[in-house]
Amino acid sequence: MSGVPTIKIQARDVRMDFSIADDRGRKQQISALQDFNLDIREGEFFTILGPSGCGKSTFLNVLAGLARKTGGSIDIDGQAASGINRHQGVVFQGYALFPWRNVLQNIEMGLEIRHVPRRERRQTAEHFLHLVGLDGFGHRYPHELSGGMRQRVAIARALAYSPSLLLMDEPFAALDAQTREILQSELLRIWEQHKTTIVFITHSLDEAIYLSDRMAVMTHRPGRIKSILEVPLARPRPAEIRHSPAFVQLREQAWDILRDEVAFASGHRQQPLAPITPSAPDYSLALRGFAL
Ligand SMILES: Nc1ncnc2c1ncn2[C@@H]1O[C@H](COP(=O)(O)OP(=O)(O)OP(=O)(O)O)[C@@H](O)[C@H]1O
Repeated sequence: MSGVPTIKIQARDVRMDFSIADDRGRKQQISALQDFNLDIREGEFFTILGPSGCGKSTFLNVLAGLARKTGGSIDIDGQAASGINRHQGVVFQGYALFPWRNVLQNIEMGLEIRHVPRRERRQTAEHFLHLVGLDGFGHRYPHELSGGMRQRVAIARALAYSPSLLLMDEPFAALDAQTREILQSELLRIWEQHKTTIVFITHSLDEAIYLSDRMAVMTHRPGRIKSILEVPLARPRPAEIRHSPAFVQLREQAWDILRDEVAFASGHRQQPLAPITPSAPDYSLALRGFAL
């Protein structure tokens, strides 16, 4: 066979409208996604960037089967996606661990639902506990863990039942910078072993570049794909790659595509935007919450 990549996810003309009530209680339609077209390849690490409120989570929720789209089609592995798919794992920003279950029991959740026998469940959970660097913490409860540890558990839980597709919605957003970098490296290390297809949402250009094979930039709402950038950085990627000229150039390129969308979404369009200067990543005014 030639080197043509297999398409894992194909989204065509996806539309998502929401009905909301305005200040006076009158019904209004808002369009979150329109003309949304995207192909994601089997085994790739694919990141979606876009201004706040442009529809990133909406797309991920539709993909996860957690929300029903208004129009268009989404195929996963060549089949129309409908409802919650047992072959995919989802990791959200807020960890979503069960507080009454210890770490191992949390990781075993998906396997229990699949009726995997107890012994095998425990072995798999311990394997992933080890992979995310939490040996010895299996009998702790979520409230006894730091935010970074809880997020590791959430990742282990999602990976434990070998999803062929992992959907991650800003999974590291709530973490401090160091923990975030460590978990990014660990996620890459695990992904390089398992080669699950990952669709990852982030507000951080650096995170997107460091992790991805390709990254998509969305327009402001109603969101659609504005541009897709290849990230041709060699793997495995050491942490210092973030300072390489190729990395910095990619960041500038992505920011050039993103900045108008962020400015529009933030209502800052008429104001001058801060220039790209990698040594002084202080675009907070124009970015409104965008982390670089
Ligand atoms: N259940 C819902 N009901 C009504 N409106 C919704 C619903 N979910 C999302 N929206 C609206 O759809 C738009 C897209 O929201 P979404 O959460 O997908 O954006 P996002 O790009 O993920 O934003 P952020 O980066 O801030 O997380 C927003 O205007 C949001 O208010």
